[in-house]
Amino acid sequence: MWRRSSVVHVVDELARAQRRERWRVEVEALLVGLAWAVWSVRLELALVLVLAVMQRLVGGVLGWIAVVACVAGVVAIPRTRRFLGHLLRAMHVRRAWARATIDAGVAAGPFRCPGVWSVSRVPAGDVLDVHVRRGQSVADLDARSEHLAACLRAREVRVLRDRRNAARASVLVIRRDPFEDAAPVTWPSVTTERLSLWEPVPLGVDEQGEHVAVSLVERNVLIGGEPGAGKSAALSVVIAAATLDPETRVWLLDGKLVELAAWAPLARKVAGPSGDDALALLREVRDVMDERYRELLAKGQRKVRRGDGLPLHLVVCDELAFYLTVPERAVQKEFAELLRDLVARGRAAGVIVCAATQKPGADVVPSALRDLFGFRLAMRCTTPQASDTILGQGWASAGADASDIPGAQRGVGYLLADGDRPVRMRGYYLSDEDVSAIAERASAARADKWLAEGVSA
Ligand SMILES: Nc1ncnc2c1ncn2[C@@H]1O[C@H](COP(=O)(O)OP(=O)(O)OP(=O)(O)O)[C@@H](O)[C@H]1O
Repeated sequence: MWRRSSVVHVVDELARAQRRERWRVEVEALLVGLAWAVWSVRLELALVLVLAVMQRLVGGVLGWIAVVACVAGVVAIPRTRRFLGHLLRAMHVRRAWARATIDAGVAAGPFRCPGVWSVSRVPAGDVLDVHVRRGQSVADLDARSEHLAACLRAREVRVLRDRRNAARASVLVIRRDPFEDAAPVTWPSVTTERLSLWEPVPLGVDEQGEHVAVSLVERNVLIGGEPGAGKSAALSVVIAAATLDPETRVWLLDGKLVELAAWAPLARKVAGPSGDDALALLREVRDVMDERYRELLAKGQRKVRRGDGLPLHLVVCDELAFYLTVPERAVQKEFAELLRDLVARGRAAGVIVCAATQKPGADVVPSALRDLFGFRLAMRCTTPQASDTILGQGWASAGADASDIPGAQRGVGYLLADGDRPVRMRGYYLSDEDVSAIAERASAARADKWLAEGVSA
């Protein structure tokens, strides 16, 4: 039988042990916090230390003069000022990131935050090269991106996993919309004499200020968006690249008659707002494609290759909806079949289809047809469903929603290339004068080529 005094003694001992443990945990947390605070200002401390050592070495008033001269020198020289400014800003972003990952529940505490290996400034905000720690995943980061954005006081945080390393991600902290009130960006090849459609075609700039270029060979492009979103302007850039390649044959279907009129003299054939003309054009391209397959068979090739003398064919359709909603059902049906055939079979034969629609609905672009387009550009749409009709089911809810694009931002859209995450970009713009100048140069290049072939024949 235990006496009362011994029970009280055991209880006191237990309470003391608990207090000691609590103390230990609190002191440990305090020390870790202090170490972390010092570590997070290591650059600033190092700079102060260097200046302090300099003052001590030189000594006295002269030492202080040396410190002031050193600081003034760094500030006065633009290169060093920029360099130091970048380092200090990067440290500030790192600190904010570390705090945000703890507060958002991604990291369990200091020294457990996903590491930031580099910080670069881009027009939209900052890009962080992040490496997650053991036990963490990039998917966790992505799942907490809303919380991270709130902690960082940013508009949005986008996490893009490195394809080759599951522990690494590129994190875009969006602080401003780089396309807001931005002037049109001229196509970089506007003054180029000649291009090759085998090379990637620059389409626009993304939020990080990087050029977005697409390699059109063996790809098809689908563009959707509400009227005035910038579809014809985007098509113009693609046509400009094709016409500047004298080897490429261009076929135009212009449901609005005037949109592509400037390019008409360079086209192999043009169909205006007439279902029958459109069918005749598509039938001709299909015959070219079938003939091309026979040529490839004879050569023992499975697809066209650069340098084998087989020209590429670019078929551009501005306003799919026009041809797919003509009153004659038979024309609608045949148009849909021919287009589907070209999109499905044309790639290996060097036939590239580039189609735009202002009515991104399942009746115009059924998902079976949409999925055949390697590149899909959703410009401003009226609903998230319309955006998904172009990009694919689920992208709007995953953040790539073209109905979020402000109405004033013409030429902005989400580009989905080869199944990656859609990239928000702004298309290059060609003014009417640019289009006329390019068309003139392209005509001259084609005439030169034609003459050269005539002379050598
Ligand atoms: N990339 C761009 N940069 C700047 N402005 C642009 C851009 N694209 C389009 N715009 C502006 O938006 C206007 C409408 O563009 P565009 O005609 O290409 O739209 P659309 O989607 O083809 O319209 P619709 O379906 O009615 O033909 C252009 O006249 C131009 O002023």
